[in-house]
Amino acid sequence: MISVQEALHILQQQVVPLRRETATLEQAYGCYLSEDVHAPEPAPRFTSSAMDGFTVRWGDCCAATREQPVTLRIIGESQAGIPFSGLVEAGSAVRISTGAVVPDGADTVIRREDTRENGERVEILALGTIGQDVRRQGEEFQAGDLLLRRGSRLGARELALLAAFGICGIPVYVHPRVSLLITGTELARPEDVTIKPYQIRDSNSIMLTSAVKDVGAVLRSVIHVADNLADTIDGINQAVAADDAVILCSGGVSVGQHDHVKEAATAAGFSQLFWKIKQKPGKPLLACRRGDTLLFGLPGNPVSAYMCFSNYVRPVLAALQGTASVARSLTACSPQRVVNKGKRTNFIRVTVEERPNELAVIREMERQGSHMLSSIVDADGYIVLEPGEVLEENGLIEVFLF
Ligand SMILES: Nc1nc2c(c(=O)[nH]1)N[C@H]1C(S)=C(S)[C@@H](COP(=O)(O)OP(=O)(O)OC[C@H]3O[C@@H](n4cnc5c(N)ncnc54)[C@H](O)[C@@H]3O)O[C@H]1N2
Ligand code: MOO
Repeated sequence: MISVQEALHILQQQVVPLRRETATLEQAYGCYLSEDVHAPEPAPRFTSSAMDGFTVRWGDCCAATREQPVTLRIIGESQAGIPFSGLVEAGSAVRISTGAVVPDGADTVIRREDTRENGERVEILALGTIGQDVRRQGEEFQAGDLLLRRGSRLGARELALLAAFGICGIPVYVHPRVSLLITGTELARPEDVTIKPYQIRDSNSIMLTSAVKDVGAVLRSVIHVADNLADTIDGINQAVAADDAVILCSGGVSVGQHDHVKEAATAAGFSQLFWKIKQKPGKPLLACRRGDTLLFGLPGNPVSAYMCFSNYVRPVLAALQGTASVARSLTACSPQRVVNKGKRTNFIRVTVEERPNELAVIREMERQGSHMLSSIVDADGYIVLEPGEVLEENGLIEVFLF
């Protein structure tokens, strides 16, 4: 049995070439950038007004007050999408709307509220500084400036920035493809109303399907097999043939006579990276590699499967998309003393109460059984305690959030 650190180290050493592609704006949602992206043009694209009102030459009306307004001649309009083509000469003003081009000659915008219109003339009632309410070309970005770094996750805000620059062919890492192999003769589908008293419902399929999607990977197929060596080998071979980046097996990875995943992986040409980690839950986790495909044998117990996914598979799926991690951790305080009395590193599920301007508070879940889904559903994350380690009352510890 190896330690948690050794297992993580072995996985970090797995250099698998990252696949890249060019995505459209719609396809790129949730992807990670595979290159830095620079501004192809300045932003704003042109000098425009930030307000509805009039654009003027500051020198004409800098002395204007409500008591002694300055009157200017209205010579036209600059509308968003319909610019004014003339020149703003001394003594004149152009009506302007928010986002419209500031015409040549003008340098300042006066809000409509600070003017009084009178036919073809406008009285300027107040004026602040030169250049007020003008959005200058290139004030946010110059052509060539860095917009987004490689590894940035593309969500609503980032995609808006790319769209604003007309960047529609986006260099991204390909979402890794994953297939699931669910083993277990005792399993019934959740919707099966004829479930026998000695069967259990397959909850790992939907749990792992959803967890894979959460990380931004693509689930390609789910295969169900009974605890049978030939079918397990066949299931693994099907996933290999489809060139999936990761194969996740559920169950059949311990030492029972009906546990076939380890032998099946070897028969399908995989080499073992490790099997069995000194941890609770998830002791019998198996990791193998064949070419650029990684195979994980997750323990069948639902909590063990989920904890192994969170701690080992999720970082791998993140790394395959060019990002370090997709999980969040924080430092929290425990009002209770927590002890690991066992002989294995313990992933203790906890609730986390986050408080404004104070440290978060954790509480150990009472139920920690690896068959008890409530231990992950009602918890917010987990802490890691080594054998014999004590977290003292009011002690601080890092919590890994689900
Ligand atoms: N003699 C030993 N027995 C066991 C050991 C050991 O060291 N020596 N390790 C135990 C530990 S720890 C774990 S964890 C389990 C892992 O066993 P397997 O990976 O072989 O999983 P199964 O035996 O197939 O199933 C275990 C458990 O989980 C239920 N299960 C399986 N698949 C699903 C599913 N898709 N959805 C919901 N529940 C599932 C299954 O019915 C069993 O109850 O081994 C211990 N044994
Ligand atoms: O390690 Mo197993 O995951 O305790 O139940």
